[in-house]
Amino acid sequence: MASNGNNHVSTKPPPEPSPLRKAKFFQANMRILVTGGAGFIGSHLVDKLMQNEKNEVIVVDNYFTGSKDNLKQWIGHPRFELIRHDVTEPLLIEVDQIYHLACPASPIFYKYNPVKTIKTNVIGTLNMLGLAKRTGARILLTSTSEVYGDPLMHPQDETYWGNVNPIGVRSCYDEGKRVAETLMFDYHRQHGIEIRIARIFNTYGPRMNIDDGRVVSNFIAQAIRDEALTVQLPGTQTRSFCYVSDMVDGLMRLMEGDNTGPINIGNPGEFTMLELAENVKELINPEVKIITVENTPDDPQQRKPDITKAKELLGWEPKVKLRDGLPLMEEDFRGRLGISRKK
Ligand SMILES: NC(=O)c1ccc[n+]([C@@H]2O[C@H](COP(=O)([O-])OP(=O)(O)OC[C@H]3O[C@@H](n4cnc5c(N)ncnc54)[C@H](O)[C@@H]3O)[C@@H](O)[C@H]2O)c1
Ligand SMILES: O=C(O)[C@H]1O[C@H](OP(=O)(O)OP(=O)(O)OC[C@H]2O[C@@H](n3ccc(=O)[nH]c3=O)[C@H](O)[C@@H]2O)[C@H](O)[C@@H](O)[C@@H]1O
Repeated sequence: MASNGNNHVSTKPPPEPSPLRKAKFFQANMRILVTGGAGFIGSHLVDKLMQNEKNEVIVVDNYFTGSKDNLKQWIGHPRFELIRHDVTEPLLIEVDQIYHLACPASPIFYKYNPVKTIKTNVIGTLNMLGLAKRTGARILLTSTSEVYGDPLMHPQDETYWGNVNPIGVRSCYDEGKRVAETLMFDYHRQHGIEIRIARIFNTYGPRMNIDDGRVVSNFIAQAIRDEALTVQLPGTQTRSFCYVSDMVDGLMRLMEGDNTGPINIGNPGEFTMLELAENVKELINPEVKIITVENTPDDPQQRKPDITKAKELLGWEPKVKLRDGLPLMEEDFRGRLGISRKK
């Protein structure tokens, strides 16, 4: 008998293949793409999608306002993939569903490079619709209450066509999202693509960029840092704030349901910016000052979603009240800022 001169017989079992190798043979029920998944809402959506063991989740993001930090719990997971990619460039992958969120959302970021914001909304959405067409995937667009502009109808329901300045400093975002909605419906009518459109109203929660400039993140960071809360004039303008877990629930119901939308997803509790500041002061730092500062052009003066359609068609309504959501966000901001509550 041929021998290699080594008579030692190992009793050790052969090594287990690595989880990554196993993943090669894993048959997902659903491969889901989340564009903008490294951002605030996107990363919470990824957390929820990953809870289903039959889902494989792919995130593409260019990290303009998002961060790998938001996804750190999933990096290396066999059912998760993260790709640095700008949606203004075509993407060739195989997917079953697309949640298309990629777009800067805070006014300071979307105004920073308005041409890029339009390209992201128009060319980015075209590219994702092209991907949906080639793969037969269902695609959901996160549109915005800003398609109603400075609304003359209150509260806003989905039949309202809006009051948008087409040449103002916010137009890159507002008009960009309006064209994105148009593209979604044209692909639906012309190519039979399965589309879903969510019109999201102001959403807040943990993982917002600390200095992202939106009002809830500004006020919470200011209250924690003992800085005055900056209410932009007149202070009587209103917004309706939805906690991020409610938002993610609404988006997933819309994706799984039979309705194209557009459907408003937001919390109808309406607050003036002065009332929001007073709530933050009372809950987070009663010593802090509230000051008024200049506003920016075309700021919508009132906003409140009519969510009748979401209730009837999705069986959805928000659960978390503003006064319950703010402390959850405070905890996250304190952790990241390294400032604990005074005794
Ligand atoms: N948060 C809200 O109140 C709100 C309200 C209405 C609509 N929306 C919409 O929801 C989506 C997510 O908003 P968010 O609050 O999580 O914002 P966010 O800025 O935290 O997330 C956006 C993500 O998109 C990425 N991105 C931007 N441009 C990209 C590009 N060209 N290619 C690839 N990735 C790109 C960013 O890096 C970021 O990770 C956006 O489409 C926004 O318009 C948000
Ligand atoms: O919900 C939406 O559809 C849109 O809402 C926001 O846009 P906006 O409501 O202007 O968001 P903020 O920048 O948070 O401003 C809200 C209000 O707070 C005021 N504000 C903002 C910041 C601040 O420090 N103080 C302050 O009073 C603004 O003047 C404005 O009236 C989002 O940032 C958009 O991405 C989103 O699409």
